[in-house]
Amino acid sequence: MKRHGLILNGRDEKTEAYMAVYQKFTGDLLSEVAVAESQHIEEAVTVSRAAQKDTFSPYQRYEVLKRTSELLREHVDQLAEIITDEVGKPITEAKTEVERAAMTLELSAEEAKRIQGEMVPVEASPGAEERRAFTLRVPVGVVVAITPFNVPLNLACHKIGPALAAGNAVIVKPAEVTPLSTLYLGHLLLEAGLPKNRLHVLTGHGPDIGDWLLKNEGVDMFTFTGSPRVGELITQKAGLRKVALELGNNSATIVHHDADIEEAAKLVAARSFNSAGQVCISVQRVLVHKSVYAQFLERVKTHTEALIVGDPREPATQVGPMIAEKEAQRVEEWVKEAVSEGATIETGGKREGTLFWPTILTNVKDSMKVCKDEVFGPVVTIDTYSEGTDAIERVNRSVYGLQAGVFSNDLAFCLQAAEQLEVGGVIINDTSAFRVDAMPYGGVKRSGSGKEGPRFAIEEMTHERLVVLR
Ligand SMILES: NC(=O)c1ccc[n+]([C@@H]2O[C@H](COP(=O)([O-])OP(=O)(O)OC[C@H]3O[C@@H](n4cnc5c(N)ncnc54)[C@H](O)[C@@H]3O)[C@@H](O)[C@H]2O)c1
Ligand SMILES: O=C[C@H](O)CS(=O)(=O)O
Repeated sequence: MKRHGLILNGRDEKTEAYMAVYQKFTGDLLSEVAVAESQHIEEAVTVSRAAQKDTFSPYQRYEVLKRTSELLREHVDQLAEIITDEVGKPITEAKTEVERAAMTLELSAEEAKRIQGEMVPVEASPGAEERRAFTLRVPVGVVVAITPFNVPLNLACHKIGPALAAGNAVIVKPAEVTPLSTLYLGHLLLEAGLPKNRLHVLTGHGPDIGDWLLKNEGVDMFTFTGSPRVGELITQKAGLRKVALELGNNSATIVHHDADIEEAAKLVAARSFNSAGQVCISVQRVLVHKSVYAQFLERVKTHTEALIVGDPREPATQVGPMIAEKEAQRVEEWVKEAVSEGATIETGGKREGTLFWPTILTNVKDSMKVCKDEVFGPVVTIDTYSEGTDAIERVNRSVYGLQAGVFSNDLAFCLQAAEQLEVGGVIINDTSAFRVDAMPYGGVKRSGSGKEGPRFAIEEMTHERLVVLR
C-alpha cells in the first residue's frame, strides 16, 4: 500500500498524520495520504507569493500545460483506474473524464497565448485628446482551488489549467475521499516542467485546511466547486477577496409536446444515472407535456431498466456505487419519504450497500425533497405540465440555477425558455447535463457565481488593469 505525501514546493512532503483512501466498490484500503498541518499551508502561501516575482512567460505556460495534457493522454489507463477506484465511477466514464481533463489543459494551454486587453478610446473624451489608454490582464496572484469528490481530475484541471495559464500560482485542496487523481496530476505537471513554486497539492481535512487558507491574507482568490453549504462559508470568510463558486443544482429538463420523444428518453435515461447521479447537472426533474407523458415514461423506463448496475471496474457497468453507504442510505430515505407523500416508484428504489438502483419517480410534488433539494444520486422525477409557461415557471421555482434542458422543435418556445429560465445555461434538444470543456459554465442563485471553461475562468483569475499614457 502506497503512502502519498503532500506536493509542496516540488517536494513529496511527509507529515505526522495520514488518512485512509478506500476503494469505493469493494471498501478495500487503497492508500493513505498525508494530512496537511498549518505550517504546510503557511509555506505553500509564502512560496506561491514569491513565485509571482519569477518570469513564467505565456509561452512557457503554454508548453507546460500542453505537455501535461499529452501526459494525461499517455497515462489514461492508470488515471482512469485511479478514478474508478477512488470515486467508484464506471471505468468507461473514468476514461472519458481523463480525456476531458486532457482537453481542459489543452484549451488552457492555448488560452495562455491569447490573454489580451483592449484599447480604450479615452482620447474621445473632451480634455483627454493627448492621452491614449489600453487594458492589461494581470494575474490575481495566489489562487486556492478547492475541489469536490465527483469529478476529481477534470474539475481540478478546470481550476489549475486557467490559473496557471493566467500566470498565477495555485494551491489545490482535493476532496478527502478522492485525492489520488489530483496528486497524480500534480506529479505530471512537475514532470512537464512546471516551476515547483507554482503548484502545491495539500491533502487532509477540508474544514482545517480551508480555515487556515481563508485566514491567510496571502491568498488572493478562492475557486471552489462543491456544496452550497461550504460555498457559503467560504464566501463569508473570504472577505473582499475574489471568489468563484460552482455549487449544486436540482437540474430540470423540459420535454415539450413536439419533441423527439425517443431521443429525449434515451438521453434522459443516460444522463440521470451516470456517475450514479452524482453530477451537479445530472437530470433530476423532468417536466413532460401531458400529451406525450405516457409514451415518454414508457421509453425512459425501458432505457433505464437496460442499464447495467454493479462493479465499476467491469467495462460493461453503467451505474456504479455511490461515494459512501451513508449517501446511498440518504437517497433511499428521500425516496421512501416521497413515496409516503404520494410518489410512485416506476422502477428502481432498491439499495445494496453503496449501490442504489436507477430510480424513476412519478406522481411527485414540487415540495418533496426529491424535487426541491439536490438528490445527488441516481433518482429522476417525471411529472407533467399543460402549458409551456407553467413548465418554465416550475423550473424557476428552484433555489438553484445551473443548467436546464429543453427538448422541443418549436423555435418560439425554445427562445422563450432561453430568455426566461433562470439558469447559467439553457441546453436545447439535450438534457441539463450537456457540457463540453470549452464552454462558459456556471450558475446563478444557489448554484454559484463566476464561470468555468478555460477562457472564461482566466477572466475570473486575472485583474483588468487600465494603463493611460499621456
Ligand atoms: N457546479 C459545479 O460545477 C459542481 C461540480 C461538481 C460538484 N458540485 C457540487 O458539489 C457537491 C458534492 O461535492 P462534495 O460532497 O465533495 O462537496 P463538499 O462541499 O462537501 O466538499 C467540496 C470540497 O470542500 C472541502 N471542504 C469541506 N469543508 C470545508 C471548509 N469548511 N472550508 C473549505 N473547504 C472545505 C472538501 O474537503 C472538498 O474538497 C454537490 O453539491 C455538487 O452539486 C458542483
Ligand atoms: O458535477 C458537475 C460537473 O461539473 C459536470 S461535468 O463532469 O463537468 O460534465
